[in-house]
Amino acid sequence: MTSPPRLEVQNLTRSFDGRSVVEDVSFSVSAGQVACLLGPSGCGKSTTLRIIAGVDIQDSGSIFVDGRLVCDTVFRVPPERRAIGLMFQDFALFPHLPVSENVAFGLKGNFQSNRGRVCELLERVHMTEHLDSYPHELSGGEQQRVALARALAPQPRVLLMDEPFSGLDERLRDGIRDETLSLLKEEGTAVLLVTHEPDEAMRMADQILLMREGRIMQQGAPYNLYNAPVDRQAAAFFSDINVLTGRVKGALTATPFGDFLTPGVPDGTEVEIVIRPQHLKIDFDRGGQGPAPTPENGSAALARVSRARYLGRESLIEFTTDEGGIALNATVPGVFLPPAGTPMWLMLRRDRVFVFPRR
Ligand SMILES: Nc1ncnc2c1ncn2[C@@H]1O[C@H](COP(=O)(O)OP(=O)(O)OP(=O)(O)O)[C@@H](O)[C@H]1O
Repeated sequence: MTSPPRLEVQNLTRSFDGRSVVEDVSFSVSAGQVACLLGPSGCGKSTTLRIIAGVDIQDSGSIFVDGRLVCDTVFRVPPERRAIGLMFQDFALFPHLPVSENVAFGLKGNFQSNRGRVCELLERVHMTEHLDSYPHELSGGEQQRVALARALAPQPRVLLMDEPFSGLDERLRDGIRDETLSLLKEEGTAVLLVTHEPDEAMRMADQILLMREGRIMQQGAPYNLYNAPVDRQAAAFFSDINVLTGRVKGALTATPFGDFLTPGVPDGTEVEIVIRPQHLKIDFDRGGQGPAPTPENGSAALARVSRARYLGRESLIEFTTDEGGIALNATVPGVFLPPAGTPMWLMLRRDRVFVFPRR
């Protein structure tokens, strides 16, 4: 028999003053899995988290931990008995307690009886030498580690993390994210992490829950969200995008880059053809002659450089096509800074193009 998910959320809804903030949200998180609730500010991520934690109450819907109901509209297990741990962006360490007692805080029994678990966790977050320090004596990164150890100490079945890295210096963040992820995986906790940063979700998540205006628009592995977005906005959430528009005729949409297949879309429908800047192919102009069309890249269109900028790891080149005056951005690794006005041929990698009916 397969075991139930560690956390299961079914059809959660919540309104404030008649305004729907969480709408029919359902998902599950398994043991050892990190799920990231990702979305723009105000889309309802923290409200969802607070309901699961038990500090806010849903209007409808149910929450299960290990297959056991912890909360619906008539039944409610109090927050402290849900086996759910919490970690917030301000870390909320107790300023009057040393590191060791902060970590021991949520454990049953006295400090001596918990010493083993506290020391083990502090060793794993590389904070053993700060056992007797107070929070104000620690850096932001060190406080984050203590907060993580404290949240994991009681071995919660589920750990909820609300923007846990946002208070940290950007240079430290990647390292701390990676360390945190390793520890979470070792502990095997089911983690629900709230973030508005797509890079963070891509880096941390086994499963991304992309939220917009209270709803989960798409859920799946980071690869799927990046490479098979459900709509233009989902595509745009993960990177800059280029958008071409066209109208369907006979299941095809004609563009300066050749025809795009739009099967099942009725004639006359306006569609958006979306491609990320790194998926344009650029070729030099050889006396007005462009590369031959290929099945992989379609037809080439002649364009002029409007502007080129060096961004560090890559260069961003802005183009305008001769036919149709379409503005397109391309990125290429390293330094590539053609002067404004340079004619070049552009192609769109067909396997990286998304076509959506325009809304
Ligand atoms: N107690 C409350 N009373 C009234 N409105 C609320 C309350 N809590 C949240 N809201 C509103 O609900 C919406 C969603 O808030 P929520 O904090 O869940 O968003 P979020 O996606 O976590 O955003 P952020 O990333 O900025 O924290 C917001 O418009 C917010 O103002």
